[in-house]
Amino acid sequence: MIRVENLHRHFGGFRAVDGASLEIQTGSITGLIGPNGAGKSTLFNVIAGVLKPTSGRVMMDGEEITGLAPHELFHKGLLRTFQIAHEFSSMTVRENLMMVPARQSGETLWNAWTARRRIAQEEAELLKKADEVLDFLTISHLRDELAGNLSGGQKKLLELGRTMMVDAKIVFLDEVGAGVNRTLLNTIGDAIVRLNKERGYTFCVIEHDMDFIARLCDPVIVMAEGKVLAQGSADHIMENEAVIEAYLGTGLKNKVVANG
Ligand SMILES: Nc1ncnc2c1ncn2[C@@H]1O[C@H](COP(=O)(O)OP(=O)(O)OP(=O)(O)O)[C@@H](O)[C@H]1O
Repeated sequence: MIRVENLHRHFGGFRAVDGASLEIQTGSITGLIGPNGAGKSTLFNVIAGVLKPTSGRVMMDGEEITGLAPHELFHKGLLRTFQIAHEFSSMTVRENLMMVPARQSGETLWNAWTARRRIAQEEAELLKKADEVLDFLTISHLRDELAGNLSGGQKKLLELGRTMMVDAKIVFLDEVGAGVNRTLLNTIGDAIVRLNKERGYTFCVIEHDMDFIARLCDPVIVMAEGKVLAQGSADHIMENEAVIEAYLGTGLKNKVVANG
């Protein structure tokens, strides 16, 4: 479980995160929504060690992780996808997956001289794992494609695949749906649900597409002006007056009206 306690992140005098407290339960797919500028990405960045908090604490399974560097969190199984999202565009999809695991024996010259057999074995295992991941994500046909040629949605799937190469425990996904067509978004949604159910991944997902959030996430946490405004099921959230007020003039309000 991730517990965020009274977190602040200020930029000069501006309070982007202004006393946010929330919990992300192990095994959940938690949605994080809120109007533009609510502080969602800043909160993610603080949890994931990309930004230091001004004050407050972040706990992971009872252990304080406030201010740990991204690579330290990575080794604890906490990933924010963009930490590993920047694909190597001139490498193939499969090679991109094989780049992820840390501390391969082949990394040092000494090992290269003394442990060729071990390196070959590790590479064979990595290759097998990469192919399993591609199969799981239903993108085996893209194995030999250069990552730079993938569509935005396919790159998002590759991001998810890279989390699978390191057996992440909790993954923070920032706007997975941005610029992704509906069919591919459904594929991404299916992959998230299967990773959650079959592999025990916990997810925290920022997304503006309410259909996507409603289909995947429970609970949904709403942020506004740097604070947590409400929390509950997607249906519950969409009926909440304070939430509708915060979203006035935006897509969620239109959706609420359309549903109502
Ligand atoms: N490095 C920065 N310096 C100054 N202000 C910043 C910085 N990063 C974010 N902000 C401000 O903090 C506020 C919260 O930004 P943040 O990106 O966290 O919001 P968000 O909820 O993720 O928004 P969106 O949904 O539009 O991505 C915004 O007003 C933004 O302009």
